[in-house]
Amino acid sequence: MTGGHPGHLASEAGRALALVNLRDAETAARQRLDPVYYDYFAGGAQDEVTVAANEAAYRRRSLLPRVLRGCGPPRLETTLLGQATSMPVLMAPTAFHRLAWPEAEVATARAAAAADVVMIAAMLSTVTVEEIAATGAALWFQLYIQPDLAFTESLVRRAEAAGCRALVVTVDSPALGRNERGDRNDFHDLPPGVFCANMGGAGHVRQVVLSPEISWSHVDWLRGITTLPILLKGVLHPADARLAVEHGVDGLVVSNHGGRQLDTTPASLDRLEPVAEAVAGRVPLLLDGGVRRGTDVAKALALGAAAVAIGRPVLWGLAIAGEPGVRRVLDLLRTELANALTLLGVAAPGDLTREQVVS
Ligand SMILES: Cc1cc2nc3c(=O)[nH]c(=O)nc-3n(C[C@H](O)[C@H](O)[C@H](O)COP(=O)(O)O)c2cc1C
Ligand SMILES: O=C(O)C(=O)c1ccccc1
Repeated sequence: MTGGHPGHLASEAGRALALVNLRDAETAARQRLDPVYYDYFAGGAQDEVTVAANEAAYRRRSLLPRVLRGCGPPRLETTLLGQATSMPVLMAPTAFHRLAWPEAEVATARAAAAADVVMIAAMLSTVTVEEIAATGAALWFQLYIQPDLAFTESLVRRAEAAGCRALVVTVDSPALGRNERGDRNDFHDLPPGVFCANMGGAGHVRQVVLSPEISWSHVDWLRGITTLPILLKGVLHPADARLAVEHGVDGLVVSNHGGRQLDTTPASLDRLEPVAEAVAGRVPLLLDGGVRRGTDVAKALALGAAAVAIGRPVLWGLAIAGEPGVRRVLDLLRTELANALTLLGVAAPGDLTREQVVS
């Protein structure tokens, strides 16, 4: 595997501005990325049935507009767990941004700050959470609870001190999903100079542990050591959603990890309504997986999500042009969402109603 990075410079940022939609961003990123890293970003578990299902679920649903409502231009601003954001779209946590761009998560965070959206910073970032926070971006911190609770607590304290405003605990990863593209490419180690910056300590970088021992008792422990809002990411079963509320969780991310963990799980969009019914409005729901269009965002919101998150599209923007590339991706989605809401006859995301999505 080569650790080199194709030289994309200012002129390429200009070319990125000609991108018309998020699909174009993937195509452009694919042309620029080392194929091994492209496969790491794009890939999913095993047959990638769930990767495909996530996007297909949006195509299966139809939108039903209302007419003559005189709404004027839609306002996209949203508040989530006390956090103001310019639109109901967050950046999902994704590991290893340095594989896409030398400035890594710092470039991503600058784009988040410029666009006024929340970045969910991955625990497995390639620059430290403190460096990410120094950009001024509004951050939530994604955590894999480590069996070493003292170490986990030290990460929580760092996230708090850096100004992260929520913890997003990933609960769909008691083991790593089986990515066969990675196996075929023999991609099992990060190249020299790329490492999990938050996992460093006295001269060594600790391996992340995705442990099948993690249980609700760990959520209770975390609830007891921090006052930050806690979201669980990767909930698909209504019974787990109910348990989460009972355990004092503040929000859920309905997610199958972009199809990268258990293959043949349902499309995340198809799990939104059962989970919404279980939580009955007690906590806000986020949704990720396969969101590629403003119309996708509208469908998720109409079916009960307070907001969505995007994973791969951010990486595509980053791989194309660093910060301006990510800004471009966010601008495209914002423009599409505003257009979709206008055409749907609603004044704001919260005005979408269930019956505006039909099968
Ligand atoms: C390259 C890559 C790395 C990821 N790393 C993490 C991670 O470290 N922690 C996590 O909770 N989710 C991780 N995810 C999952 C995303 O947070 C999110 O659930 C998923 O990407 C959403 O689907 P989408 O890419 O179709 O938008 C990763 C996803 C990708 C594509
Ligand atoms: O690639 C991923 O989706 C992910 O979440 C992860 C988990 C452990 C190590 C590296 C990435």
